[in-house]
Order: sequence, then structure tokens, then C-alpha cells
Amino acid sequence: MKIGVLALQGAVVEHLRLLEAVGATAVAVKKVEELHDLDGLVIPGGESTTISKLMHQYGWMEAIRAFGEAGKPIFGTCAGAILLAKQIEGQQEAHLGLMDIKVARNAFGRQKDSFEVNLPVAGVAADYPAVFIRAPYLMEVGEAGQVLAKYEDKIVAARVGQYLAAAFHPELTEDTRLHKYFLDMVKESK
Ligand SMILES: NC(=O)CC[C@H](N)C(=O)O
Repeated sequence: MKIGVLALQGAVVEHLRLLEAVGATAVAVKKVEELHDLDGLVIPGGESTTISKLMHQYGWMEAIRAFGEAGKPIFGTCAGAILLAKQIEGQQEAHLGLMDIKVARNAFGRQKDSFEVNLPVAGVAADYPAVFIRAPYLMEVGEAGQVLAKYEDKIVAARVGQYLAAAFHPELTEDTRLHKYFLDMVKESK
């Protein structure tokens, strides 16, 4: 399985390392043409507005939408989840708008700018070390979707069809289980 990590901004190398660790062939994707032979794509965290601008400049929006609409799995972490969402709280327009979730940005307040907690993630782990950095949360998950994790009653991970979203940063741990879960989604989609 060949999985790309969108390399416009954010923790790219860390995602590559964990994808390799679970047995995927992982590549940093810097050009739109590189999408064509991928089986799945990870959109890392960073700053969603910055990544969105870069995406618009270089034709990524159309290309990633086509990739998702072709049924290929996409995993968005933190800003990546915001980019995937169909709706963003307080904003007229979404970015990619592929995944049937509504997100609220910077949802955990200033004094909790960044923190780590162990969370149960359905189908993944009973004690997943979730690292939150100015994280969003998922206000709504479409009916066809599955909530995978909550923190303080807020949804922080979900799957809808071939799309996976985490408000936290699974690439900033040594824990490979969520990347393994995504790799299994990619295998299933073939
Ligand atoms: N660590 C992150 O990816 C933070 C996301 C950022 N707060 C945003 O709105 O895009």
C-alpha cells in the first residue's frame, strides 16, 4: 500500500515514520501529480488557513477532491481534519468539504493550548495517547459516520466512509495503532 503525506506544512516526517512502521510505503507528496498512484493520503496538522491558501495556489483542492471522490481513503489530523470537513463553525465556506463532519477550531481554550491524555479510541485502543495542540473538535458527525473518541464530551475522532479525522496529533507519539487502523481502511478500499 502506498500512502502519501501531504507535505505543504506540518509534521510530515513523523507521519511517514509511523506509516512505514505499520508496513505501508510512505511518501511525502509535494506535487499534485504525485497523487495519482497513491492508495491513501494523510493531511497533517499545521495551520488550516495557511495550508488552504497553498492548496488553492497549486491546484490541490480539485485534485484532492477528485482523489476522495474516487473512493480513496484520506486521514486528516488536527488542521487536516478542518480541511476535510464539510462545515466549519463560524465560517461560510469549507476547504475541501469532503467529510461529513462539522468542526469548531481552537476548541479547548487558551489555558489548554496543548495537552496529552490517554483516550479510548473505538476499534483502535483503550488507552491511546492523544496529543492536542490548539485542537479543533467535531461538533457533528454525519449519520453514516462513526464517533471513535471523545474528550470531555467533545468528539475528537471519527470515521465517515473512507475518511478518518482526529483532532489530536497521532504522529507525535510512538503509538502506531491509529496509523495501523488507517492502513487497514486503505486495504479495505482496494
Ligand atoms: N495543531 C494544529 O493542527 C492546529 C490547528 C489550527 N488551530 C487550525 O485551526 O488550523
